Amino acid sequence: MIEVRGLTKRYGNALAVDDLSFAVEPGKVTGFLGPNGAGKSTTMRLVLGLDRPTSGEALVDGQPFASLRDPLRRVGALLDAGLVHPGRSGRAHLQVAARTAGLPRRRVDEVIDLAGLGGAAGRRVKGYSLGMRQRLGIAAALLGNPSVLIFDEPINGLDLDGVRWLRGLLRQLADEGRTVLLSSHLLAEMQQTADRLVVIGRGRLIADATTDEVLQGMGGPRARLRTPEPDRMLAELTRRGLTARAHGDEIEVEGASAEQVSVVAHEVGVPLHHLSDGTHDLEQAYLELTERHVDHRSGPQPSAPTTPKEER
Ligand SMILES: Nc1ncnc2c1ncn2[C@@H]1O[C@H](COP(=O)(O)OP(=O)(O)OP(=O)(O)O)[C@@H](O)[C@H]1O
Repeated sequence: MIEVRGLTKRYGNALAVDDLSFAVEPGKVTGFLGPNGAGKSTTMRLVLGLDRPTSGEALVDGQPFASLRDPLRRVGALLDAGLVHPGRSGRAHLQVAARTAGLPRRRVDEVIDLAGLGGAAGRRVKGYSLGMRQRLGIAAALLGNPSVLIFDEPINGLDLDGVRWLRGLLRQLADEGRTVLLSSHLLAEMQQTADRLVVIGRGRLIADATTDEVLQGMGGPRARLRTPEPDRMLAELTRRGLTARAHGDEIEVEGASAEQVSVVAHEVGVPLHHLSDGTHDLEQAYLELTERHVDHRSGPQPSAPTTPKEER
């Protein structure tokens, strides 16, 4: 369990984290979202005792990180996958980390397997792709078999296989009852991976709810349908005050559920070939949530979800 209470961090005149309070519960994957400069990394560093708060507190299992006994067995973190001695092999890096933390040697091979490093574990880290470095960082975070895991942008640099693997690993860690917090700007990925979302902007809390609640909170129900009489259906929906648009051979309806749309179709005798409840695009929800909380916006925002970079 991670608890952040009234957490504030000031760097000179800049307020990086501003009276932030939220809790990250065990057994769930919690996504930590926010625009660039929102304060996500600073918050994670404060939770990990790598920086001191100006005021407020960040607790892990009820204690500040600095007071934890055996912290590496309690908390595992991936902050910057670049911070590894380039001349060492992945295995050697993990062996040094295990020895320093007083962890058994066999644990190194276990986390190499868990992180899917395989044969790459014997190669020097300087030859690793960003995706392999991320896997190594995740392996290191898992070394102490901790109950709390904190990953800063773990998806960066992973190829599609890597993203799928990470999604499965995060789910497994949460299902084992661990507390899992990950930051990412890959919103479409969060939509699939996170059970809950903590969204911040300019250091302040914007949303703290289940992923479904964040999505549903943006504009109410939606439905999608296909019909051989699209013009008539569009007219009927619009006449009832609903926003309905054609996308190819599909019609998207805002403000009504699939059930409500089926009643309309039945009333006017329009046949439906497909009808489902629509989901909100997290990208859109996120942009709307954070719109008022961004310091700088550079040019038009992309409307398509960001896709992960290919592993080099
Ligand atoms: N050591 C520091 N000294 C001064 N300012 C800092 C320091 N660390 C962070 N900041 C500032 O605090 C704010 C929050 O930064 P932070 O890196 O926590 O945001 P973030 O949400 O992780 O952003 P990103 O997604 O870009 O990594 C930014 O304005 C940043 O410039």
